[in-house]
Amino acid sequence: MEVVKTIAELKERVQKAKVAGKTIGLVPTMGFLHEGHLTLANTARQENDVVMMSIFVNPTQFGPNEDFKSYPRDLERDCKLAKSVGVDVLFAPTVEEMYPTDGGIYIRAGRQSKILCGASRQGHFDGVLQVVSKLFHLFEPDRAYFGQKDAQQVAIVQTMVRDYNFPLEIRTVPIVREEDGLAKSSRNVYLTEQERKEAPAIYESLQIAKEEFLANNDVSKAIELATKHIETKTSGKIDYLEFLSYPDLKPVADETNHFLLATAVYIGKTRLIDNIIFHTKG
Ligand SMILES: Nc1ncnc2c1ncn2[C@@H]1O[C@H](COP(=O)(O)OP(=O)(O)OP(=O)(O)O)[C@@H](O)[C@H]1O
Ligand SMILES: CC(C)(CO)[C@@H](O)C(=O)[O-]
Ligand code: BAL
Repeated sequence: MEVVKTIAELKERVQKAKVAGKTIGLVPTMGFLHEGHLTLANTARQENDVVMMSIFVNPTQFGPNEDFKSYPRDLERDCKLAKSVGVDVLFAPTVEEMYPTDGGIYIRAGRQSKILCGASRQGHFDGVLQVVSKLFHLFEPDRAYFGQKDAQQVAIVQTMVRDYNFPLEIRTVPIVREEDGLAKSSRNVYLTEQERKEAPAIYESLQIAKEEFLANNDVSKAIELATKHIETKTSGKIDYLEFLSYPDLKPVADETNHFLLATAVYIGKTRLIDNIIFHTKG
């Protein structure tokens, strides 16, 4: 595996792959790799000739009071893990390499970015689209891999790719969980022992809501039961807990048959997200 830190070095690797007629699978990450990321890389490995991963904690998607500075980082460990799953090229740029100037030109995410995580993380998805579009230009991938854990991110990136004709395919991978159901996340390291014990209640609450909804088709009741579960089982604070249509992220209507049930919960100071996506009739 080659580790490159500059755009010039990366472009060389990309050109080499293109000239050889090889397909490129891109796995964008913020590092501190876990099994979720490795599943993305494994899937990319199966579907492409060359697998490239980016590790970049992107400052433009963090709000002023968020955890950009404290976000966990361990490039040495990440390199070993990425190598172990067959990543060919790892791109780990500095902030200055990615954003040498503030050109004053930004991408603005649309309607899908105003709700769920976008409501409490103002400007977050603008920053995500800024870096993702840049990564797409740099890597020229045939396929790019995203986790369904960030379901809203997937929906918004898919909209950008479609509306702005990026010549690549977005591939998604289901949520990888701990044995007790907690979705794997780099931010799980922030949890205290007690908070870690409480955190599986997040996924349990989503399952309760899904079952209630499938049994009685009653969104309010489903949300009520899930909320109660989180409130009794954790000391956490719910940021949102919502049913929407997926991937368009609109309120559930009679004709909706593809659902996103998504939540963000503060367990102590740590904001964790999780979701379930499911189909009904049709
Ligand atoms: N548990 C998981 N299962 C599947 N994909 C995941 C999982 N966790 C993260 N991903 C995906 O990995 C990619 C990189 O995510 P990121 O580096 O932000 O990791 P993370 O663990 O989600 O971190 P965070 O603590 O910011 O939530 C994203 O496409 C994300 O959806
Ligand atoms: C896609 C991404 C790597 C962009 O910084 C990030 O939002 C993430 O890790 O999901
Ligand atoms: N996986 C989403 C990246 C973030 O929380 O900023």
